[in-house]
Amino acid sequence: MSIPKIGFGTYKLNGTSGANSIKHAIDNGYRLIDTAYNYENEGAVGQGIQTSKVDRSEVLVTSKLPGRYYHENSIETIQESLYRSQLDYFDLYLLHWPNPEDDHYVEAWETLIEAQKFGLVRNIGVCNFLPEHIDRLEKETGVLPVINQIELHPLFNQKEQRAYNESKGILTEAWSPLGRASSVLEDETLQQIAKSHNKNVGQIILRWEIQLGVVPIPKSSSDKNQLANLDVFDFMLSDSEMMNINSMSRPDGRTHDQNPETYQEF
Ligand SMILES: NC(=O)C1=CN([C@@H]2O[C@H](COP(=O)(O)OP(=O)(O)OC[C@H]3O[C@@H](n4cnc5c(N)ncnc54)[C@H](OP(=O)(O)O)[C@@H]3O)[C@@H](O)[C@H]2O)C=CC1
Ligand SMILES: O=C(O)C(=O)[C@@H](O)[C@H](O)C(=O)CO
Repeated sequence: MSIPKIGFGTYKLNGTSGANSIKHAIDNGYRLIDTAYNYENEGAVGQGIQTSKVDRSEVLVTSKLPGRYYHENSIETIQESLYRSQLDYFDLYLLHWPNPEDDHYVEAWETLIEAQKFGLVRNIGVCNFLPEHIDRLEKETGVLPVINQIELHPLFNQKEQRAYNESKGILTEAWSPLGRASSVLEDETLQQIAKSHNKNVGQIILRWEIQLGVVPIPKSSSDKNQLANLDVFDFMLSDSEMMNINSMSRPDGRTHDQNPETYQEF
């Protein structure tokens, strides 16, 4: 699968205003759109694509299977996602969380393998999977995900998980790549780097992620931020700037308390 270097997150973009933001994102240049069954906005994504100036075939659309459908009629869940989004297929469909306590993610993965055979989805992957979860998928089904979408930003840079993904040929996507616009945007080191490149802190963070070999999927409701977040391909961070940003990560740096070792989301 060939994939853009940056995508567009849609969590919290719902209804007519959400559909308008998604339409603008596509017209502004985004070609990778990230949604999920649980965001309840697959309809807004479909509407955004239909009203944009871009043909559906030029846009990669990702959605995700929620934990509550890991063991029954999941194919129908994917079909419902497609009906809502008015699409014939998803380019990428992911398991949203491993939900290890529930322990149904291998069955759910088998369903995604089926859905791919039926042509409902072109590529399949996971989110928030730790090495032990992916090892089990490989062992029990022989099929590896193409993507692992994980929380990743300067305060939580996922060095080990990135290395594991790479060792398996799995692309890492970064969710909440701007740390959900938290205090990270006020960080002094990042502000200094931003000033020296005549960019804003958001652009520095996205550029850092791209140079790490990760695909960030920032969400923005505004044209201004959507355009700024795409304007990250005319400069490079130096090795020492990369190292400075790498050193900001800390074990408790997650935006919310969502450790996939124990976190359950249905
Ligand atoms: N698989 C998973 O488990 C998860 C997946 N995701 C996916 O990742 C996507 C992105 O993550 P998300 O949690 O939305 O958070 P982000 O890190 O993308 O941050 C979004 C926030 O940043 C603001 N923002 C955007 N651009 C800029 C900028 N250049 N400067 C300053 N502020 C900016 C936005 O405001 P404004 O809208 O006003 O521009 C919004 O408040 C989600 O939308 C979703 O698609 C997210 C969480 C979990
Ligand atoms: O947004 C997503 O994809 C999620 O998985 C949610 O858990 C989100 O991270 C959240 O914060 C819900 O409270």
